[in-house]
Amino acid sequence: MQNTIEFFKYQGTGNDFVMIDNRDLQFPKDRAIIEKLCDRRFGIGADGLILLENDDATDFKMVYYNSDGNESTMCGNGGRCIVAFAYFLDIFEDKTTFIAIDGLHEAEIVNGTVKLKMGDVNTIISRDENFELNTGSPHFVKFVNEVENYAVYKNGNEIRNSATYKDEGINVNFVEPISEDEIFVRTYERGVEDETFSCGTGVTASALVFLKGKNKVEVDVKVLGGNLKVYAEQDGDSFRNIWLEGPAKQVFKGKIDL
Ligand SMILES: N[C@@H](CCC[C@H](N)C(=O)O)C(=O)O
Repeated sequence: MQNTIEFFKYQGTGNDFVMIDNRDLQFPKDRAIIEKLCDRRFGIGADGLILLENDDATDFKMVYYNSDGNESTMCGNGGRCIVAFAYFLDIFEDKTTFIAIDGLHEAEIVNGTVKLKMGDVNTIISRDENFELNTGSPHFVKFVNEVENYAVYKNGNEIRNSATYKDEGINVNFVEPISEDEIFVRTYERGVEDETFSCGTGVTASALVFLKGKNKVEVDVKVLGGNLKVYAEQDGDSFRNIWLEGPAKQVFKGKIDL
């Protein structure tokens, strides 16, 4: 029997997601189906797929899959998009809390932009002149010159598939400070296995490395798909009260046969 589902498409600074209201738990969590829905030629096309489900203790639960069809760790832009989706579904009015794979998140919608509280970060590992940290997903951060012209796919793919990271995978961020208050970040994403237009946990990781040791609590972040802002308080290598802010929009909705 053919199974037709309703879906919504969201994007947050060009990081795009198929969004499904799965409060009735009817969506088949099958790797091949999810990969096909995310395929840009044979499906809807997206960097990932997100299910909104019920949760006993918070407003909703976020379940995130990369475009390769595998369930993955936290997605910052996806988190901002599911907040916009929950608002669209009338699940909350101005502030919300939800549960994701990395724990509890708070969020609010301010003048149309979504502010998402990320988990605390207590460790930044230095690897030669590069950095590794987990902002809900694992990230490698490398500062480069002329990031606009940088070979992100080639170098990101090489680092992600190096012996250290091959099995678990890692997201690779190339970062250039463009002023005292702004960085430009380009990211090669694990599970998409390509550069995306924006990666929220990657932007957060890059911002924390940039802010480390500076007497600053916020940084503007330029990505290929637009602009984000990260706020954080620091104490040595520990960061808390971390917020990721930026646009999250519904692009279209439709029905598709699985
Ligand atoms: N696009 C994301 C990150 C999604 C998870 C990542 N691909 C992984 O598997 O770690 C974001 O906005 O944070």
